[in-house]
Amino acid sequence: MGNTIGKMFSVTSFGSSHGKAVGAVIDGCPANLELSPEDIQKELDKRKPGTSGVTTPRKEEDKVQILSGIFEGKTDGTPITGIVYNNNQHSKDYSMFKNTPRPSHGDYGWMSKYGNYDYNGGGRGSGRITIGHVIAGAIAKKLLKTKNIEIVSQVVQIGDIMAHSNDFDTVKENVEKNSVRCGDLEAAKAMEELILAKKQEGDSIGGIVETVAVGVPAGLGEPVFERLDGDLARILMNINAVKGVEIGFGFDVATSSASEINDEYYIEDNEIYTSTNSSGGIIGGISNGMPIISRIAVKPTPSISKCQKTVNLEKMEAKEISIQGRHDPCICPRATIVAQSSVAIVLADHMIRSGYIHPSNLEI
Ligand SMILES: Cc1cc2nc3c(=O)[nH]c(=O)nc-3n(C[C@H](O)[C@H](O)[C@H](O)COP(=O)(O)O)c2cc1C
Repeated sequence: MGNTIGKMFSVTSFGSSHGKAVGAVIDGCPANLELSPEDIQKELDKRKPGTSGVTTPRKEEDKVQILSGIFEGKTDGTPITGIVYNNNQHSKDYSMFKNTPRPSHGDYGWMSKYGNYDYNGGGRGSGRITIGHVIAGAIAKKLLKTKNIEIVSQVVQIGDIMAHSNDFDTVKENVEKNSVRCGDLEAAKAMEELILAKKQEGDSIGGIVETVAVGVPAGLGEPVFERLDGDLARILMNINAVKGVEIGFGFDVATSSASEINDEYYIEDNEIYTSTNSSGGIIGGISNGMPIISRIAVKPTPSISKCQKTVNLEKMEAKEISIQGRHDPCICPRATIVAQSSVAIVLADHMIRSGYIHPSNLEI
């Protein structure tokens, strides 16, 4: 239960960190979308571990195989299964978590609820399960591109260091040029230094990832319970380690007056526009044609080597742990592609639901 999202473009995630494989089954992608494993691989490469000092040293190739849903290089309207086999498991690093839950990781909750919990690598609570999001997101993004919708995500804050670049094309170019995946190259350097300093201390650090989607038509979203902002918040909040979601001005609305942030209308060439975008492209739960802007607050990686207090559940006694093994000193850089994929999944679903994309055949 709880592993499927989306109504017409639906994604079912499967697998665990140290099991055989992870991946996703994507149902509802219309036929005739050109799709190759390379389309998905280039997205997965942005998420894969071991690529720089700011990510976990776990070395995984994360090579995707497509098991179904493609015929002669195009989708055929049947479920698409993307799978990545796990190769670099170090299960010995995790045996102690069987009885000793890591502070602020999922171990204790999973153990208490299910009893039978694959604690190796955090099992299904591992960041590795977001490979399924990225596989589905790569397909969603290709589908959206046929309607000229593009999405970019960047790290906009690590600790108290903030990025100051929000031009879509600049951000798109710059995120590929630094390991933090920040659109502001100067801020990226300071962010990288801060992450490496935290890693050196045996600690980790949190941050904020922003996602902007451009070219989204007006009219996506179905109030009351399937508002576009509601669906975005749901998928983004379901990403591990996310503790907050904002759309547009987000929590800053609390300190604003309406006269400062209302998006005023104007007419140009007989079309209606707003002069600002405090609403992040969604008003009344429905897209208004402006860029869709969302942000997620990502907590510091819970597994750290600094000494922390926990308990031994078997002996029912206090214990101290220093977590070894391979962990991201900051989750944000790799979460950028997960956030982007999640936004793409919701937009693809709503584009089909609103009739902008034919549900069974892209050529109609
Ligand atoms: C891309 C990604 C990578 C992650 N890497 C790690 C990691 O290396 N070590 C760790 O302890 N948690 C990592 N996490 C976070 C845990 O999966 C998450 O904090 C844990 O399941 C507890 O869930 P919660 O933080 O949502 O409450 C990662 C999460 C994501 C999305």
